[in-house]
Amino acid sequence: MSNTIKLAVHGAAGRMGQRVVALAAEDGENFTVVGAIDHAHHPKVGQDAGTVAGIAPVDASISPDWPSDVDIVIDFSLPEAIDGCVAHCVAHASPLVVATTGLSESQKQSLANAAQSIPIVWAPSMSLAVNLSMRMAQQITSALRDVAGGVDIEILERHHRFKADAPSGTALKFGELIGEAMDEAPPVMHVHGREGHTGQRTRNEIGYHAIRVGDNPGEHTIVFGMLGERIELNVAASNRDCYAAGALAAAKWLMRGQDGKPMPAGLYNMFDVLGMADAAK
Ligand SMILES: NC(=O)C1=CN([C@@H]2O[C@H](COP(=O)(O)OP(=O)(O)OC[C@H]3O[C@@H](n4cnc5c(N)ncnc54)[C@H](OP(=O)(O)O)[C@@H]3O)[C@@H](O)[C@H]2O)C=CC1
Ligand SMILES: O=C(O)C1=N[C@H](C(=O)O)C[C@H](O)C1
Repeated sequence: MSNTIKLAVHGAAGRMGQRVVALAAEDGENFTVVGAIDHAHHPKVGQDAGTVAGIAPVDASISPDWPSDVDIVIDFSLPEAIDGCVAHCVAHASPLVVATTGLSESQKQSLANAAQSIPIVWAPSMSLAVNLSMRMAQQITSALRDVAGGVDIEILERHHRFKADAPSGTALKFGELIGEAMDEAPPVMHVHGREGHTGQRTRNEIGYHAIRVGDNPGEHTIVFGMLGERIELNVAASNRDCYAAGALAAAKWLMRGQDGKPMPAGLYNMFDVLGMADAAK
């Protein structure tokens, strides 16, 4: 316990919060779960977070109250819950990992403001495979920029039926990065689904399609369609542990950096955590 990172999980009773609690407890060398925050009316309030996550008790109950002695916070909650979490972290100088998607523009600005005083990792996907695929998508886009006949890029995302936001934060990030690599004039248009008499597809659009099916923990397919052939870049989670493990890696990185020293205040992403910030685009 003495050398472990004291972790509070925000949204601890949710699908992702439970997996973060479970993986943190398994990795007892690095983490101790000291806080498991959820809203006051959650039916699991008062129950041990480990029990809720399907593992042995971790000696931290699901609670709306923040414990006093916390090293770092990992958030997997909802956009409506994030403001309170960020305010708490700023007030208590706690480093923060934000994984919640569907944030408004003003919430993104609040994160940037908060990052002036605390270190924050914020990313729509904590998965190694997804972040690597984002870099690959940028490279493919650049390589095909001048292909004869042009290339049409569409982003398909599939998630479980319970997901509250669409398209996924990850799909939007893929689109943002691909848009930068397209470097189009006129500027890239982001087209969400198609219906009716849409007319021919233009060269400077990126299409997004959100599929909601069963218990899919997250899958993204980037289609690069040319005249005569196509590339499909597919990245799919088998379960939620890729995201939970990524969030814990981000927390460890904020606390210990590359050289054992805590990271200074700033807004970081998973490319920073994974050492891919300068990867060729
Ligand atoms: N960046 C990444 O790698 C990933 C990001 N995500 C994102 O993480 C978020 C959570 O996903 P998921 O775990 O599936 O969702 P869940 O709905 O299962 O979990 C969210 C939890 O937060 C709780 N909550 C609601 N309001 C508050 C509040 N005011 N304070 C504290 N907790 C609150 C919810 O309670 P209740 O159920 O009662 O609403 C629930 O327990 C989503 O935005 C999702 O898109 C998901 C996976 C990976
Ligand atoms: O809600 C989810 O489940 C997921 N949300 C994230 C997103 O919106 O990109 C990441 C992952 O795909 C799972």
